[in-house]
Amino acid sequence: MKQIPSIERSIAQPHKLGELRQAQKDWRNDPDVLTRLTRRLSTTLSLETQLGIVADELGEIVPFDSLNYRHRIARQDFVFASGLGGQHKCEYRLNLEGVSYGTLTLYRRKKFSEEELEGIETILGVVICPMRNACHFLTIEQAALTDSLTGIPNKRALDDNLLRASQLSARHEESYSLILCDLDHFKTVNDNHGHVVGDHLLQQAAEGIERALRTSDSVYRFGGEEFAIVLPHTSDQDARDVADRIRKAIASICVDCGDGKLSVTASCGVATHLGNETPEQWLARADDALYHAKHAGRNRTQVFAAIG
Ligand SMILES: Nc1nc2c(ncn2[C@@H]2O[C@H](COP(=O)(O)OP(=O)(O)OP(=O)(O)O)[C@@H](O)[C@H]2O)c(=O)[nH]1
Repeated sequence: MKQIPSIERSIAQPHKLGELRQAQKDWRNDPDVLTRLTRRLSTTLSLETQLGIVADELGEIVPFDSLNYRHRIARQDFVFASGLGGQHKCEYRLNLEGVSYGTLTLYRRKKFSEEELEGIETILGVVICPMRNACHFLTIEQAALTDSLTGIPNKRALDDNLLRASQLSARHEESYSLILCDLDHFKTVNDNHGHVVGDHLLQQAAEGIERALRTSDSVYRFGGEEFAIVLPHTSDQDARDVADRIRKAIASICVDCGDGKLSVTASCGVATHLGNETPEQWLARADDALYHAKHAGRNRTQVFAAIG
């Protein structure tokens, strides 16, 4: 005969259920400050929102003029600031199990008392765990938008920015230009010198492009040996100049690969956003311009408007 396993149900503990009901009532009705704070923090994984909540709850207990938080997350500086001024400060390095989760500083015109400092430390002791989770979430979010080889934003990040740039360009009737930049004959680099040298060259190219841009411009790794650059407030002729500057920067890279020096050239396609064009249509025109640059012999820039 087949043995059917049975599940034994443990007997309900009436007094425990009563305690749970009471705890729920207390939790809902009149939570103490620490319960309310942890509850509010647990509703979000956004570090910015969490810091807003901390500023809000902390300010109720220990008034301050301004709060600053700074942390380096995934190669980027995360900065949060609330309020203004105050010459007295108290600064806390937030550490949990030997890992740093940033520095929080409070400023005030009036000196903080010992009792107030104790209160701030109690609050920070409670917020550190939710903040650690938010820091980890931000790290993961940024990793999903970053190319692991070059450290620059990836195709997913480009998709987000192209959509935003298309909308802004349409709304403000401003020129937004897109450059697609593709290294020439890159397969030969890999074939002749190996993937390690190829990877190094891609890293150098990403750095070279970044150096050739203004801070308002942004560069993305679009595919294998292809980069995309979004240029706000830039006409097609100005974008052509930027593309030529990028090509120059790439051509000046010189990699020592033991058996000689190696350098590469690049081809660029430029397209300036048109009226109600979708990001896909915009990208397709830049790709078309790049195709023409390759077809015309490589190591050159082609602007879409000039194709005819
Ligand atoms: N080392 C390295 N190579 C890559 C990476 N991604 C793509 N590639 C290589 O890039 C090369 C691209 O080759 P193709 O598409 O034929 O283009 P190409 O040789 O550059 O020729 P043109 O673009 O026509 O000038 C392939 O050999 C890919 O393997 C990468 O992350 N690292």
